[in-house]
Amino acid sequence: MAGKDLRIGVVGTGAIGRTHIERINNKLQGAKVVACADVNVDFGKSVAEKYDCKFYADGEEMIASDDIDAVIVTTIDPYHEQYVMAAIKAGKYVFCEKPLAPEAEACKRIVEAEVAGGKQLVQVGFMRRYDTGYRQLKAAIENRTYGEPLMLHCAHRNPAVDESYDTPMAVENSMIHEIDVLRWLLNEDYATAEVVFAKNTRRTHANLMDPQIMILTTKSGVRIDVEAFVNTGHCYDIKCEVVCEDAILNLPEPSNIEVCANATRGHAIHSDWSTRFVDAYNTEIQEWIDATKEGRVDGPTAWDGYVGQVTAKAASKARDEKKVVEITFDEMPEFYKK
Ligand SMILES: NC(=O)C1=CN([C@@H]2O[C@H](COP(=O)(O)OP(=O)(O)OC[C@H]3O[C@@H](n4cnc5c(N)ncnc54)[C@H](O)[C@@H]3O)[C@@H](O)[C@H]2O)C=CC1
Ligand SMILES: O=C1[C@H](O)[C@H](O)[C@@H](O)[C@H](O)[C@H]1O
Repeated sequence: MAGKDLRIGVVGTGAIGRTHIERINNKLQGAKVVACADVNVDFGKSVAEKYDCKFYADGEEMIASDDIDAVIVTTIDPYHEQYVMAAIKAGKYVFCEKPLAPEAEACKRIVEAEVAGGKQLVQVGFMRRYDTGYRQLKAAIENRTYGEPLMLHCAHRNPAVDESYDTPMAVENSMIHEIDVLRWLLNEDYATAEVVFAKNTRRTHANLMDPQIMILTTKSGVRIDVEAFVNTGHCYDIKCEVVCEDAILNLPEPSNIEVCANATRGHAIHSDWSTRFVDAYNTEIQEWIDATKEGRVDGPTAWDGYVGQVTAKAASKARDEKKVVEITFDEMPEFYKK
């Protein structure tokens, strides 16, 4: 497959599905989205027409087609398992947006199916690992340049979420990013989880406590707090401060010009994930295309997706039972050991 374009089928032509189709067909190298599928047939057909690809109302039919080499799953969370399993059954590489599945048990079923098939095929869309700022933090921590990491103070802020976004999603859909990237940064697993609430913002709705604070500890004792505030009303703001023995390390802010006008001085900040991490998404998908064409999975695996969701479930249990919860999961299968 090295010289030919990777023929990709995308299931889910919503917000991020369209950004991935756009970047693959108009920016990145070595692949083309040749088909897409969505249960919203009319809208899906309009996306297929815009990007000159074939439309399927049935995503599994598309995945099984001989015209597709690899799959991208960008449906809403509850349907990830269905399409990832279909790709594994078809023996095709599959990039599944985070989370791998909302339930840890579903993630485990995917892991078991992949191991049974004997070949790693699944990558999960934890794109912060591809952000240059997080990669700088990882290098500084890995080298112990500034001593041992002791504490992390993080924030995950959205401008707004819709009524379908409920209290568990703050952990299981949003802070799953921190759960994965901080485990990757520190290169160790978690030991305990806790979730507490702040004073509710007036901007939230009946089914969402907002803000929330998730507190994790790692097996070596690093203590992490992550604020999720998903109705800030204006900004998409991601913070990560690493307190080391000899220095404080901060995730760099994306650079924008400083504007001095109307007796004020300042610079624009992001209001959406698609712009804040655009370079990370491009790097993530390009590296996935390149690795897939060479028959490898280099990025976050189904096992990373499983560990992330077990941790998220423990945090949700801690929130609901108002206590600190121990985090336990199975031993990593040899299949996933690099
Ligand atoms: N990596 C990241 O930073 C981000 C990841 N995501 C993830 O991407 C996924 C999609 O999120 P959005 O694009 O924001 O959602 P969205 O709601 O904009 O799009 C989801 C699409 O899936 C379609 N769909 C729903 N059920 C389906 C089914 N059974 N079969 C086929 N299509 C189906 C819907 O019709 C819709 O077009 C989610 O899992 C989300 O967690 C979303 C935003 C950012
Ligand atoms: O993955 C994403 C986005 O990247 C945002 O950071 C989250 O807040 C959102 O809930 C989720 O879909």
